[in-house]
Amino acid sequence: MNMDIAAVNALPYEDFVDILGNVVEKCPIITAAVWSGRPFLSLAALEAAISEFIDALPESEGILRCHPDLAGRDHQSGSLTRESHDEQAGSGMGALNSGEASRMARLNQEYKERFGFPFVICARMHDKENILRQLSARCQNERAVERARGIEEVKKICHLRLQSLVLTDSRL
Ligand SMILES: NC(=O)N[C@H]1NC(=O)NC1=O
Repeated sequence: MNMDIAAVNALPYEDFVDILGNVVEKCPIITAAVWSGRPFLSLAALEAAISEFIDALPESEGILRCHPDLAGRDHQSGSLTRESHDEQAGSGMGALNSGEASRMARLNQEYKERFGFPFVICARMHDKENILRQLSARCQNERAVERARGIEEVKKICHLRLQSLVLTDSRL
């Protein structure tokens, strides 16, 4: 599926949410909310509408909690969303040796106990060594810093998911 922004703007509500509903993991309500802002002049304008909606939420940790752990339970049971599956596979989450896998599980748990929400990172921008390093370092941050950092990562994931669905047109 690869459309231009005009095709996106022409989508009826149901199709818009079916196609773009997972650009923020398991949060189709965000896609549903921005539909009324059509027509979008560009992919960047659609992305900005999503970003503004997220920033206006009174509570953003719920979005972080919708994300599966990297190499976590959903990864093992095969119940990831297609997008998350592809991202995790691309960053080597399926190729952890047993030492890396137990370190990832331990640090994910530690992170969640400390902050009350899961560690989120744009997996497509990192390899497994880098992800483990960042996870370990980010466990030391303040809660408010991590909340903001997690949301920044959600927006990077959203950017790449949108790009894979919508053709960017240099004339727009
Ligand atoms: N926990 C976490 O970061 N999950 C994710 N990151 C990513 O790129 N895709 C995900 O599902």
